[in-house]
Amino acid sequence: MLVQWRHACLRTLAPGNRSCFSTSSRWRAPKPIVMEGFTCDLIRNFSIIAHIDHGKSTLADRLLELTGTIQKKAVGRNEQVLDKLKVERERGITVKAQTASMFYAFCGKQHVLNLIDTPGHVDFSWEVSRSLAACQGALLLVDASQGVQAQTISVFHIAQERGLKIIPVLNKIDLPAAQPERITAQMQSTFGIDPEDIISISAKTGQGVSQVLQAIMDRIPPPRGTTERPLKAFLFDSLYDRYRGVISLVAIQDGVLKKGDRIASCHTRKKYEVTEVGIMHPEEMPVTSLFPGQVGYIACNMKESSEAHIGDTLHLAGATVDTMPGFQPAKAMVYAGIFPIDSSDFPKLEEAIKRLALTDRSVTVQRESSTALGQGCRLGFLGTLHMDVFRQRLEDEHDANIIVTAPTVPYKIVYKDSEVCVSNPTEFPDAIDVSSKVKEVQEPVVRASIIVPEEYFGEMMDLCFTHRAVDLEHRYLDAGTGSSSRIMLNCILPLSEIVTDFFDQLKSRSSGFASFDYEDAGYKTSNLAKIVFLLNGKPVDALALIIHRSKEDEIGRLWVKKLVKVIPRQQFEVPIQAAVGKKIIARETLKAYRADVTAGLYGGHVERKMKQLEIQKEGKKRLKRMGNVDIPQDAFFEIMSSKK
Ligand SMILES: Nc1nc2c(ncn2[C@@H]2O[C@H](COP(=O)(O)OP(=O)(O)OP(=O)(O)O)[C@@H](O)[C@H]2O)c(=O)[nH]1
Repeated sequence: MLVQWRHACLRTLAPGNRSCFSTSSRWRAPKPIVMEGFTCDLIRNFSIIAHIDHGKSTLADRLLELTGTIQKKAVGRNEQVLDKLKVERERGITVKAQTASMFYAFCGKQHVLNLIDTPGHVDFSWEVSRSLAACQGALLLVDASQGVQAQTISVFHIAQERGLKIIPVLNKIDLPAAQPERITAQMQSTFGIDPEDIISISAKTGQGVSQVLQAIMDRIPPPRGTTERPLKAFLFDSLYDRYRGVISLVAIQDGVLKKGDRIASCHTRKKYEVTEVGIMHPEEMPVTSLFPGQVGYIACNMKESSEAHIGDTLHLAGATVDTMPGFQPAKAMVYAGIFPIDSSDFPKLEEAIKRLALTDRSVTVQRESSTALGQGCRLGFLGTLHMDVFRQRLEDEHDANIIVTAPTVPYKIVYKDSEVCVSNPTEFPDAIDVSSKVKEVQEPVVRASIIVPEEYFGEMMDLCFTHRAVDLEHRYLDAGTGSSSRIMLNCILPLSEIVTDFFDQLKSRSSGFASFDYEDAGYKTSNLAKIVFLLNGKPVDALALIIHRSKEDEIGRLWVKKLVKVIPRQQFEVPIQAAVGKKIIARETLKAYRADVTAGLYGGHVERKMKQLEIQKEGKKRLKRMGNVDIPQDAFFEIMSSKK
């Protein structure tokens, strides 16, 4: 904390705010910034939206530098200031939206610009939509060499639906492969954007970025709000601090919010005392109060992150205000069990999962126990990248040694007069027939869009068909612009098909040129079955899978092959089988290892030799009888982590 403040204090502050360092350079607590003078007309709240890797975080850095919020980086340093997590820096992706307030002198007046950097990957679109709720404008960034991609389209629509002023920006014009005219035409034909409105920049070199600042000031409307009305603050994100509890990010609609205020939540009706108010500059920086149109953070002794309900309206305790429209809660698309490699580590693991879930509000957590893997948790994620990022964060930030089970999507089992949602294969009926009283089984489907150069169209169609796509349609994106065209392919895909290898195949079969986006499209009746894997005749619960019946043989064979490779040989032969209901659909045999129990016995001691063999046989029998196949926990780790 101290380091952060020190760091923040070195930066240019608002007028009237003195540095917190005296000439003797002894550190003093920073003097809170006074935000009172920043009336709505001096504020701009905006976000940067784009397809993954089109340069959002890089542009955010340039804007922070240009406004003097951070020092200019040494050439060649590529680390992005707002990508704070280790996983973000290693993978070069943004997974968590970040807020940064900048002070900027424009037309002789000091302004405050609140920037919200959003993630680009489809798994994190929930972060994007809630970030946009605190903005009046958005910079729509398009890579000048890659052009409009699948997420460019989805984020454009989210921003448009929210009525935001969109500033189109063509980035990476420094690249030799940049085709500014062609991509401009694409933006015009796809979004109806006037080419005159597009600003061409290189976020990397800084070329054109000052025009972006100018456009933010000129084109984005200031927020509207007044101090005349009672306090109304919109809660759009939350963080967790182990000392101060939940930190909520808020956009002030009306009224004033200051330290010591008693506030209440419209959602939970709970009351709190505000212990700290500040802005992200981009680190936390205390302020005296927050005024209408401003964006900042508050600490108010919230202990549980569930108390900070995203989309909530906060108001002064005792006052009545209208609730602002909130958000749809994040919907888990993919579930997986997480177990410790060493079962005695479960309490530590559970604690780590809970802590991490406090900083990632879109994860759902439930306890789960498995006969094979012991005690663990079943977690719900927004997609497989989200799941992988969470796993990496558990390992990086909490030193966890874990096994993650195969991902599964939430299926619906429809009975005569009820419906059950199943997110764990063990809960899926063994057989779907009259005896099980199941009327039908439904699986979640998504509306998918793929954008790909024309020459890969055939490959993409094939990919979609092999993944059970229906309702395929396509259209040309750059019709009439000459050169090679790009096609947008839309279809309905079962969600379970895209949580396996779909994305890898999409990339490899299009040489990396295809981009992909999807949105929830409800449920569809499907012909599904549960595959159970039996070791020595005993089912192993952690390995159960739900699959489409057209794939049961293929998957059954694939997994038994995988299992026979990783399970260590036992003293006896172990049949490894895949079964659907009572039917065995695949089998491999794990050969016994023959321990030479008679080694060291020399000729003549036949009786002793026979006795040893008898004992060994008895041992084999006992193990067999108990169905006790020894599988070390790390064999599960190998099974789960091997893709094929
Ligand atoms: N040549 C060139 N490279 C750029 C430019 N802007 C960004 N890049 C590079 O493009 C890559 C992706 O940039 P980011 O800023 O991380 O992209 P992003 O949109 O924030 O990515 P996500 O947060 O993962 O969606 C990085 O390697 C940047 O250095 C540019 O103007 N020119």
